[in-house]
Amino acid sequence: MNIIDGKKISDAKRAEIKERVSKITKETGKVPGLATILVGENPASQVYINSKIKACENAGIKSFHRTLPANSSKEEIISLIKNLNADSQIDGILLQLPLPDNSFAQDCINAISPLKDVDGLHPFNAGLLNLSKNWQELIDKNVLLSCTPSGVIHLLHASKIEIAGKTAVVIGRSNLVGKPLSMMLLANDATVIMAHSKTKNLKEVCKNADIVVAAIGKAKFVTKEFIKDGATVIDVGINRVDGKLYGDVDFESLTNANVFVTPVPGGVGPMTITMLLENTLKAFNNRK
Ligand SMILES: NC(=O)C1=CN([C@@H]2O[C@H](COP(=O)(O)OP(=O)(O)OC[C@H]3O[C@@H](n4cnc5c(N)ncnc54)[C@H](OP(=O)(O)O)[C@@H]3O)[C@@H](O)[C@H]2O)C=CC1
Ligand SMILES: Nc1nc(=O)c2c([nH]1)NC[C@@H]1CN(c3ccc(C(=O)N[C@@H](CCC(=O)O)C(=O)O)cc3)C=[N+]21
Repeated sequence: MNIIDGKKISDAKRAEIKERVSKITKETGKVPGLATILVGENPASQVYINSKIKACENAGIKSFHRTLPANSSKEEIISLIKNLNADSQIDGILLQLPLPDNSFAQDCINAISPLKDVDGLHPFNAGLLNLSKNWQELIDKNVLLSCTPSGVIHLLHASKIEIAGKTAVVIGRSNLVGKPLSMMLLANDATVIMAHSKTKNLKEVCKNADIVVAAIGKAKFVTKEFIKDGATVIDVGINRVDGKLYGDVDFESLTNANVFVTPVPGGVGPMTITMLLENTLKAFNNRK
């Protein structure tokens, strides 16, 4: 097993971002700003938000944290978002998901200015991803891309894993991870299969793939039997069982296999936060 060290790759990227922020601040006197919104008191969300705020501070990005009570209405959340849209100090807005009432999450996201949508979840940015012809175009146009999927692409590029012409199976089709990641792999010229809970013969489907991404939310779901010799396995899953963190991949089962694999923790998670910093810089530059 070859481990893809997400922490190391992420640290290198954060150092580069920090340099760019410092240069911007020196040249313009301005500091890129990220607003985070937490509705309610979900303990996992609080942990993620704190990591994001800390990463911002380390990179020289100013963070503005806003909290709302768990019973906030859609209108109250949107009203806060509109204030942040109008605040010139704020380049990016991140609404932590899931909301206590997640049924109006997309309506709230739609209220975020597409120029400040550092999660890449606004229909405008999701649309630009869908309309893209290739990856380079997305980079050249500074499109705000969903952080976890773009973090996965960064891990593959940094590890020199070939994507073009390869078969990639993405398990999971959420708007946050599976769907945008499938589009990004497609933009990188992979042959993409989007798998989900209704997929038949999932094991066999995965067994043919050069790249398997697990974004399901079920601890140790993907075992050695899903993976062909020489394949790359990307584990997006974050599952807390009895206080311990597990991915969607049964990491131990792959110990003696000829594969590349991302660990949990220390794989995709740190990259997600790094891409949020990257998007905040992109948003700053796009708004100039
Ligand atoms: N590392 C990171 O930075 C991040 C990690 N995560 C983690 O990634 C995981 C996925 O997150 P997210 O996409 O938001 O989750 P969702 O719950 O929104 O989506 C899960 C997807 O998995 C599919 N699925 C569920 N059960 C099966 C099954 N038995 N076989 C095949 N497919 C199945 C579902 O299919 P269907 O659509 O048919 O219901 C759905 O598309 C979670 O563990 C989450 O915590 C999420 C975001 C960031
Ligand atoms: N609007 C929105 N955007 C998100 O990007 C978003 C979200 N909502 N809701 C929840 C998911 C989850 N998520 C993670 C971020 C970092 C780690 C991370 O840093 N994980 C560490 C471990 C952290 C720990 O120990 O708990 C690691 O994998 O090494 C994990 C998961 C972002 N999400």
